[in-house]
Amino acid sequence: MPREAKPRFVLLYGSQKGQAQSIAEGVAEEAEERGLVADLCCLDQSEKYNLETERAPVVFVVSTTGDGEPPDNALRFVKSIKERTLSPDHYKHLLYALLALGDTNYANFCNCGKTIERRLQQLGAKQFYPTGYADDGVGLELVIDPWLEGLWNAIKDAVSKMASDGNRDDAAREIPDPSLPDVQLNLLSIGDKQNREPDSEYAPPSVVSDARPASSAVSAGLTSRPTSAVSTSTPKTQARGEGAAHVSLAASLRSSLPPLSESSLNVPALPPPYLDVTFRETDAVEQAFEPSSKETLYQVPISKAVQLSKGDSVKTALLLELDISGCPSLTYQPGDAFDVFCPNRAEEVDQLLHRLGLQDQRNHRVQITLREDTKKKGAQVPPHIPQNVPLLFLLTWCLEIRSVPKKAFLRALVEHTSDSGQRRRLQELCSKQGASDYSLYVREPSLSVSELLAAFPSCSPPLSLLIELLPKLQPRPYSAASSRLRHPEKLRFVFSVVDFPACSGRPAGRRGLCTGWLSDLVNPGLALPVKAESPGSPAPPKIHVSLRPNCSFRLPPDPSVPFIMIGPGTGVAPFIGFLQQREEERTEKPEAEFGETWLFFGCRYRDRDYLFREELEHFVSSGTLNHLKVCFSREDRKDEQEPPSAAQPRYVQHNLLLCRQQVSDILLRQNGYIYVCG
Ligand SMILES: Cc1cc2nc3c(=O)[nH]c(=O)nc-3n(C[C@H](O)[C@H](O)[C@H](O)COP(=O)(O)O)c2cc1C
Repeated sequence: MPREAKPRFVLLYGSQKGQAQSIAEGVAEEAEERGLVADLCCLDQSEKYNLETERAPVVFVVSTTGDGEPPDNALRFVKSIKERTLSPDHYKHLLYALLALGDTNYANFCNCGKTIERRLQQLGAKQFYPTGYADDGVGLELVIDPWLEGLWNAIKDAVSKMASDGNRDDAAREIPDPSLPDVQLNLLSIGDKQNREPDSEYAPPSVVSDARPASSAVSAGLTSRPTSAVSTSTPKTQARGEGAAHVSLAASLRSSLPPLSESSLNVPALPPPYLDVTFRETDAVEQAFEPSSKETLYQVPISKAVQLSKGDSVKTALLLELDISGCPSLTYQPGDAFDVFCPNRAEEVDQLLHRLGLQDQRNHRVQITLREDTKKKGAQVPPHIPQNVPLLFLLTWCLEIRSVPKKAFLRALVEHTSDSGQRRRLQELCSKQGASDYSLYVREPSLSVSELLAAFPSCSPPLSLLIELLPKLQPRPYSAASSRLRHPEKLRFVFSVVDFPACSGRPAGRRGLCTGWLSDLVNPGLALPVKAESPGSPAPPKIHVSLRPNCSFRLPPDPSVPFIMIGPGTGVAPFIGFLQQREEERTEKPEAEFGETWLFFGCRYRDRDYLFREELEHFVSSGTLNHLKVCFSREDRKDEQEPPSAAQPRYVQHNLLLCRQQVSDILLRQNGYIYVCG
């Protein structure tokens, strides 16, 4: 290697919601400061990298989504390396390191990272640095920070080994290099542990490089590594001190029972604070602030709203129609989705302002800077937080205040809680020992940050902590339920209003953020259809949307190919778009050959939530839909004692079983398509 050439490595990411991407971008940036060159690409940009011939070390940063699946932009890569025809030495020349992001609250922890790693190894690639398995359930940084610390030397080592040593296999076998920092050995144990216990809740990484037994919770907590856990042992008397008011016979969000209430706790490391927030009063005339996005945003009026469900024993399903005539570039296809940008509820923002003691600063501009004394590595102001916007806007449009508090957040709240009983309970909820209480009282009921704060009145976190630890308020995606061929300049979608029932910590039930907001906007059944033009009538409500094209969910390009659609409940939405499109195409080209179409649809009751009944029956009578198989899961059946089966279909799978021969014929013999939504 010429002396002046900077060592180069390839940096590939697969990311669903942007965390893996922004971590990879951070790695690329820091690489430069470390005298390295990173070739950063998304796994989907296969034209930009070539692992078949790559002679530089490769670093992967990949998250997991769905039920253990790769992110959309890693799907093709994962499929390609799973190809059975690849020989066991296909990647013999490759040296790789991998950072897997996941969440132990999901069953298949870091499954995408593990799948990639397994296949790379089966194909002969060698690891040059131990894999990090970062857990979003407790705070990704607990693993990422130490992982990054050791990465740079490992890359430099790998580069020089590859350059100087023709025999890369031997070089790879020598690692991990014992001269590398201690942290790498610790990371090995994190990986090993996670591999063995994918479902385990946060456990402080056991230390293999020192003599302490890994099973000892207390000793593991006393290591000096940045990821170490703090062991807090609260004597019974203290637990029952100021917190006694909360102790009841039943456990709840606010109180626990023995053995948890009496046990020593392993709690995650305190996330280091890294932001300073200041306020600036402003007399300037307020400009209107609007949500922002990397994608093109459209502000569109709601032109129609229809309640599709009837009666109150089912979820309320609504159809909304957007007038997109003012947005010529919003050219969606059936199968595409789009994002709806919704604000946090005004009452909840207000409550939070009061809780933070900031009601008088609601219109002040917020300025955010990095703390000079922060111990957080690579700290940066979160990219989703705009500078210099009014506090009210920040809490309304930028932070997910309904998000389920992560364990790292609970841990941080402990430091801002004055009542010792409440402190203890927060420690329990984020501890390894309190994992099942966390699931029961926080994660499963989807408790929100505001609800948590209401349950712990002595907790007063600073605004900076919320900005550091709460995620970005995400837009909500919905599938288009229309075709532009049928409804030019309109975009329809369907949703059920989500309900979160009352629970410990939530005295009254509440509705989903976006579905509740949309349903309030249209006041279903009353203001429908909304007409802007009629004099005196109020202007129709407008919402912000952006398009989410879904190229892998489109009608077959060859219309003669048969296809099967499976869409229970509101999962039927994209198929209404498919069928509208197909019907228009049949009218346009009556002589063309069109393949058979099947729809497996399911709802609870024929008379209450058989969504799109008339439209579906119309598609059948027009010949657009050849087979409509609907089942009703809550209707009385002939013989209630009999378990549901193909003979007595209750769910879509029972009808699929009944039609198994035709279904397999379409898929296997006729190369048909199958679509599932919902
Ligand atoms: C809808 C959804 C599904 C997820 N499924 C899994 C999963 O099955 N296994 C896992 O370990 N993590 C899962 N996660 C957690 C993510 O992998 C984790 O939050 C990661 O940091 C997200 O990174 P990204 O923004 O780059 O996609 C899921 C997250 C979401 C939002």
